[in-house]
Amino acid sequence: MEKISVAVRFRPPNLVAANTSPASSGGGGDREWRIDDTRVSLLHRAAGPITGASFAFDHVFDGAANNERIYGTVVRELIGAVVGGFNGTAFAYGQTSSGKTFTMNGSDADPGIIPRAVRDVFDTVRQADDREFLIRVSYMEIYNEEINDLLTLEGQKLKIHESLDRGVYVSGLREEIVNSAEQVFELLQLGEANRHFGETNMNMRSSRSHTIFRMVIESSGKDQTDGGDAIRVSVLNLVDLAGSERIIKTGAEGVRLNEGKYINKSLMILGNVINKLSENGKQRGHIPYRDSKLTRILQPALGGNAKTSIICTAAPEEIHIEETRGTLQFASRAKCVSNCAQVNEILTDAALLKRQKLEIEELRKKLQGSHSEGLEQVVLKLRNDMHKSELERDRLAMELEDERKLRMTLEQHLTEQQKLEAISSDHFTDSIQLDLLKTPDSKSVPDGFVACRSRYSQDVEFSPIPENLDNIAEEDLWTRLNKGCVTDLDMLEMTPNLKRESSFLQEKSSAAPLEEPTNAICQRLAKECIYDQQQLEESKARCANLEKDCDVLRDENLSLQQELSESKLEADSLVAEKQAQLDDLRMRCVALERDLSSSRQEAHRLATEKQELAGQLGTERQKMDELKQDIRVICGDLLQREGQLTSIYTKSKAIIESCKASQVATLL
Ligand SMILES: Nc1ncnc2c1ncn2[C@@H]1O[C@H](COP(=O)(O)OP(=O)(O)OP(=O)(O)O)[C@@H](O)[C@H]1O
Repeated sequence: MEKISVAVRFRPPNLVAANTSPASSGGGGDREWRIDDTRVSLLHRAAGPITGASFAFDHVFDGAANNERIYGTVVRELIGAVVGGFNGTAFAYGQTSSGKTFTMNGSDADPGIIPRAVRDVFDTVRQADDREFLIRVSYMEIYNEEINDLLTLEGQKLKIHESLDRGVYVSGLREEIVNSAEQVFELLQLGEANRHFGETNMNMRSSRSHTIFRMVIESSGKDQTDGGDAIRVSVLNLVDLAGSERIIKTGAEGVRLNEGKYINKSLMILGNVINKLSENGKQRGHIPYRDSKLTRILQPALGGNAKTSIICTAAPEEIHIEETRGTLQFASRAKCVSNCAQVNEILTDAALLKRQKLEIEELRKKLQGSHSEGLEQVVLKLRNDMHKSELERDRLAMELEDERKLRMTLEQHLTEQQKLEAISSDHFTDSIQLDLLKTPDSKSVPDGFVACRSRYSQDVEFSPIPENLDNIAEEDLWTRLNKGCVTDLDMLEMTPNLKRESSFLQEKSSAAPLEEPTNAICQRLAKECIYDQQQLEESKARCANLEKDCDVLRDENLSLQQELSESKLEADSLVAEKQAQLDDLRMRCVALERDLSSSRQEAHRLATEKQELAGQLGTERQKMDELKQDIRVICGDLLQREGQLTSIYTKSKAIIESCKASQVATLL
């Protein structure tokens, strides 16, 4: 998308006042326009800038700017693009007598946009020596909402049509093929003579119609081998609009008044189209191109496939401030309009075939290369993620299982302790009863000890576990011990260090529980019981957390699996789609190749036929030459015979004459 380029040009002041009636003269008022490079603002001479009357554009020119500068800044680039295959339009818009025709046509001393553009087109074409060009021109006007051909007097009231391949076009419009700028200038002169001008109070030579000068530029590459057999067709429109006018100022009546009404109406529709196009896309709605012939013909230039430059002309005099403000508002809205220009190419069969082959190649590469690799990578990554989460799930499940076991052990332990508490509260003093305090393991082995108690006991002598056990036993075993499992000491005795410690501890602890008073045992057991309960709660909480983690992981796993199958489906459908495209292109390619080979065969057959005919022609020519020779010989014979006959006739005549004479003599 590309914004329309908008420039504003102020003509020098008081030009018209000097030429025409006093109605249009400015006079020294108290307001004036201040012109900078890209901004124009209305000032109160005494009070400074007037709010809401400042406008910014791509370019702003004051009365000192000549046509050369306007063309160089606003249009030259556009011409380059048009020769390169883009559509282009430049038009002048503004109130009557503000300098539109002067800007587009110019004068002998300072030619305007049209003659400069024509020269530039031919210069640029000459420089592009790798292409061949065909240029056609036409010149039309829209007068009182009717289209006239300015290059011929017959082409009046032409109609607008629309077709798929030509778009919007004026049927019956004369198009001249041209080879030089001079040829175009002659046609322009003819067109100017046919154009409608009229005198008003504002302008001695006021355009009473909108004129559209059009150049159609076709080009093709000279080197046809490198896919260059595409033909570019671009259209350049150079438009000089009629100016909006206030009847009170122009003093128009009769024919002029009628013309003025048509001019104002079509300019209003142009304004509506620009307004609509300048609105935000969603609110825009219907664009009323069809409301006037001007907007219909200029449709591609207004929000369509063209590069467009608008030169808004304005009068600097204070008397025209309202009209100038209107022009600047139109220009501001036009600045918001975007076009979408692209090179216009028509493909020949061979170019189409070549392009399609390239497209097939690209598609094939995409399929085999980056795209499928990318998809495979995504699938691989998803698989990896899934595998990781499965491992994590297994690990958590194992942890959960451990926790469950631990909880069960703790619960069992707690039950035992509660039982012990109950017994101690009944003040068991009997040493046999006291045996109940021991674990089944310790019971089976008299004077054995309960390793699990050691961690909770304040008394280090009760601990059967050495502090540096982690370097002689497994981590898992250490954990189990510390969490209060009843330890099988035979296991600990598997390592030499431990063996030594355990024998030491055995000595110590074998007597200790028996020496402890029952109350102390009860207190200690109560404490242990509380601690165990806490442990149990913590373990439950951990268990719940692990279960939650497990659920989350399961969900994650599920969603990953879903994602995986979705992306597989997507990849499959993409591959199928690309395959279908590829098949389609292949079929088209085959059909085109078939067409090409049959046209080649046809061309070959025609060439052979031509050769045969040429042979026959040669034989016929030879026969003809021989016949001519015969005729020449016969003619010579005939001439000879004619001479002989003539001499015989003369001789006979002489003989007859002499006979007649001798007869006469005889008779006498
Ligand atoms: N920049 C300029 N420099 C010198 N003369 C100018 C300039 N602009 C306009 N003029 C002169 O002002 C007069 C009116 O200009 P022109 O005919 O171009 O106006 P217009 O906008 O085409 O008017 P209309 O809409 O009535 O056809 C002409 O005599 C023209 O030569």
